[in-house]
Amino acid sequence: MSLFLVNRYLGDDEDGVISKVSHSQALLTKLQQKVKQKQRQSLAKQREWTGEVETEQQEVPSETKDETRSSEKHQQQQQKKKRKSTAGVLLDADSTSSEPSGKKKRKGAADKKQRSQESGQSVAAVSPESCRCETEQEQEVEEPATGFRVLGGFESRPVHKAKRVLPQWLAEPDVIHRDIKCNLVPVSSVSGVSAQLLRKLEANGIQHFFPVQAEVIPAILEGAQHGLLIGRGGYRPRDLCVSAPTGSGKTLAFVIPVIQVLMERTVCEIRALAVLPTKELAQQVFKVFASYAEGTPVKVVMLGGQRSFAAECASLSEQRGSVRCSTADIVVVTPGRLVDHINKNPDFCLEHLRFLIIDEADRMIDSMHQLWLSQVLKAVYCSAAGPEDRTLFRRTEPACITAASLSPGQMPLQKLLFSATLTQNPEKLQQLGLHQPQLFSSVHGPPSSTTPAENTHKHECFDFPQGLTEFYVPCTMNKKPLLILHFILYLKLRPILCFTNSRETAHRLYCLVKLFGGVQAAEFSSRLSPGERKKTLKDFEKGKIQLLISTDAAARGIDVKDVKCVVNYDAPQFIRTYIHRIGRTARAGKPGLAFTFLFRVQENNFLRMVMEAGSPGIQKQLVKPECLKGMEERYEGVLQELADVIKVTASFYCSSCFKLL
Ligand SMILES: Nc1ncnc2c1ncn2[C@@H]1O[C@H](COP(=O)(O)OP(=O)(O)OP(=O)(O)O)[C@@H](O)[C@H]1O
Repeated sequence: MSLFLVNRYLGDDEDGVISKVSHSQALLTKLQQKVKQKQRQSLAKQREWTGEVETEQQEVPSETKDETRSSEKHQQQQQKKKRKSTAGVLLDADSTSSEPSGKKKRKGAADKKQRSQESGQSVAAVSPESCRCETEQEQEVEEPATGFRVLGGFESRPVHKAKRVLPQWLAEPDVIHRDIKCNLVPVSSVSGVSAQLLRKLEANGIQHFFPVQAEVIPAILEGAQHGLLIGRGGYRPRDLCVSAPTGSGKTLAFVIPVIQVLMERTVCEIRALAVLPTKELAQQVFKVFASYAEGTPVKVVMLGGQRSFAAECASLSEQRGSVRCSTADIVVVTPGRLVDHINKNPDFCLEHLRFLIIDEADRMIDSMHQLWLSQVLKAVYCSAAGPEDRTLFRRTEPACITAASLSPGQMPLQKLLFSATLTQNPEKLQQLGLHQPQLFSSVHGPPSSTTPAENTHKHECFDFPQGLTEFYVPCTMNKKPLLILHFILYLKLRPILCFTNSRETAHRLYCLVKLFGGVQAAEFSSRLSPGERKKTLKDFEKGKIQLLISTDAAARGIDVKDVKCVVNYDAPQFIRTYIHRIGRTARAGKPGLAFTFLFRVQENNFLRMVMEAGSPGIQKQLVKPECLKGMEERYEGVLQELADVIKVTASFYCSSCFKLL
């Protein structure tokens, strides 16, 4: 019994009366006639060009002409007949096919070629010239009405959008409560934290852990339950990724458990490496580590380029007799300086590294082109001399877990990632080579997901701080400086952290505000030396500066207490930038205000970007022109002064330019 019915093409005459042999003969004759006819046509054309056309035409026997004409007629009649008889089938074929006519023609040509091959006609017998003619003719000829459905699915079909399917660990994170104030956990109720650290916490005014700390501290401590050398049950602990809002206390979430684990070590070696994208951030994290390590055996060293390379080397190790010993348990470092020490400092040993902390992880992934991570891993596993190396503390790069790979047990390297805007792009995260990662996140997948691992959201969502209220202020170019002055002088919103998109704008705005007077202002950008930046931040924190005009240099991670208001003087282009900028206020569960100045043309795109990222809502804040009237005269005067004050390039700093601030 045949499973499939295969319709074969039997020529245009499908009467069923003609036997197979006679049918193919008839077909062959017909095709031969066609070829001859085309040869003649092309010859005639050639002669036409050379002026011989008339003579040649006379040479063509009338019999052949008649034959050709009658064969053409016959063909046309057959096609008409066919079309009528198979109208039903054709109707069906046409209705299902949405191909453009060009495609149809090509398909017809392909059918024809196939037919000629089937009939045994030698293609080589046809001259290239006639081939060309045939192709041209074929393109014009309509598809023969065969009623055959061409298999192969060449019809254009609507392409369905691919759904984003996240790996299980990303789609189903361990949930961190969003609301800090309602989910405080007493520090004493988190097991594993020593009495010494608890006292330190309380001395620093911390009686309760924030939700992210209450979740992550026990998870890190659990991974080191059996000491530094081996994970739970002999397995490597899972790498942890933490995605929690700005100001939610992520720093303490890794500082406390890492110090707790290292307090129990006997030999001082570099066991924890905290990598941060900027010097300022590294300095900030170093301070927190140092304050909690004080009074414990744990030693913390900062490598940020503030000191000379030699001084940094000296802080990492010391000579005791004939041996050089490490004087650092925890190293806080920027990627550039880290690579310098790996390559140029022979005493910088990472063979005992237990924790690799990557803060601002999404930004650090972007800096992966610097290859700092691969250099760290190389330095960590450099002691393994190969498979024959059977030393007790041999470290081998992790691969598949087998009985052999677990014996002998070896000190695991655990990666801890932290960010307020952690990417959910598995491709990016893959660059980090995470081991059975576990995600702690306050951002949950939408309930519409059909399967647990399926997340149909087009855009990445982030969590915004609870106490934050967002506003946008419609404005025009030349009213922007007046608006910021209005905010600080009349609305008394102080201190303000104001962000611009370039250091030039930051500098010009700073000069203008300074000339206007009445406000303690400062700028913060790469125009300043690291020392000047450090001092500026300190002054801002102490309240000596009411308006800090900054580039995105201060957008990430910087923790300045009691910043009441953030102003995006220039609207940020990317949602991540926006989230980090506005996250400089409303920290640690406190309230805060964020204003974004928007031109008319920016409004739609910006508001869409913010809402798609999961903002709870952004309100419109109008400032009436009358409110700015009182400052306008002085402002015009200041613009004139400004051109004289800044003597750089006249074109750059001309007063008209300041109108475009
Ligand atoms: N348990 C706590 N109780 C009171 N204050 C806390 C607690 N934990 C952290 N803080 C304070 O909250 C502020 C923000 O903490 P931290 O800088 O760690 O936030 P973050 O989540 O790292 O923010 P970002 O994503 O912006 O870097 C800090 O000033 C810190 O001292």
